[in-house]
Amino acid sequence: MNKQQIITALKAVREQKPLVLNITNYVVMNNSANGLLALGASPIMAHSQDELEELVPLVGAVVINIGTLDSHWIESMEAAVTLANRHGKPVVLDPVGCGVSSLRTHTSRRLAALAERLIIRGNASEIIALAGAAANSKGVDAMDGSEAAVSAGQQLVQQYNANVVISGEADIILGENVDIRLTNGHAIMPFVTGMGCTLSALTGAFAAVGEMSGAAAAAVMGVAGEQAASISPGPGSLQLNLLDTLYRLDAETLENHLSIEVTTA
Ligand SMILES: Nc1ncnc2c1ncn2[C@@H]1O[C@H](COP(=O)(O)OP(=O)(O)O)[C@@H](O)[C@H]1O
Ligand SMILES: Cc1ncsc1CCOP(=O)(O)O
Ligand SMILES: [Mg+2]
Repeated sequence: MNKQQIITALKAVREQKPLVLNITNYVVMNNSANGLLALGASPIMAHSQDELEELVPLVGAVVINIGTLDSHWIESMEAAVTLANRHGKPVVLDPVGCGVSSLRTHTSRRLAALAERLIIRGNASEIIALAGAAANSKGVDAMDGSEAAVSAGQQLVQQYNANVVISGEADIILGENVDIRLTNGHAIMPFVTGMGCTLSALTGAFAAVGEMSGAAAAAVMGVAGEQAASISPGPGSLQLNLLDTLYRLDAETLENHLSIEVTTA
């Protein structure tokens, strides 16, 4: 995936406006839905098992975010992934807080094992914990740097036949034959809740148009986040400005600002 392919993928999202089903957490439902709309996609947030059988065939991708798990929701998440598999839909898994409780760790692993077309997007500590190594998380926040999660990420690529996006100061995208490093974004982004969850939701929009590496969403979020940060004195305005910069992001801005390094194996 290079700069031009990322620009083409963004154009495809805006043209196709894919419907993205999100089973996500109470904290970020609004951020994620607005992020998808600003990008040019259509969000639907739903978690009742009673409608998943009708919804999954209609959507381009399913995003599963375990941020505010409980047993009732786990059943819906498993049902959604099973339906996604049946209908050939991609799944994005955001293992929020993986490693912090056994509920989160075991559920993330079960969902990852179940999904057939999978992208895992987590911060470094979540990726390390998902792979079974010792992580330094603080609740849902990472205390590890992205590079420290690379070998865990590579393990997950093999174990779950998935692409893995490790977000943070650098976003590292790992796949079977690809290793991409993106260094956009801004250090103020972690001061707004739901930035990572929004990235996972956007990853669903790109997956729906066939971009299964995870790189395009990270690129768009990184450049839009950087642009938003440059006009935001603090987290409150950043949250709002991000929606505007996502909405206004164009090919020229990506061309001029995206910092991407691709290594193919
Ligand atoms: N120190 C940083 N510098 C630049 N961008 C960052 C930094 N930390 C996070 N980001 C960006 O914020 C977004 C969310 O990533 P992250 O904070 O790792 O996720 P999460 O909210 O799940 O912990 C990503 O686009 C990432 O690139
Ligand atoms: C604070 C919090 N608690 C449970 S889910 C959640 C939101 C996490 O969002 P993100 O990982 O995108 O910052
Ligand atoms: Mg997160």
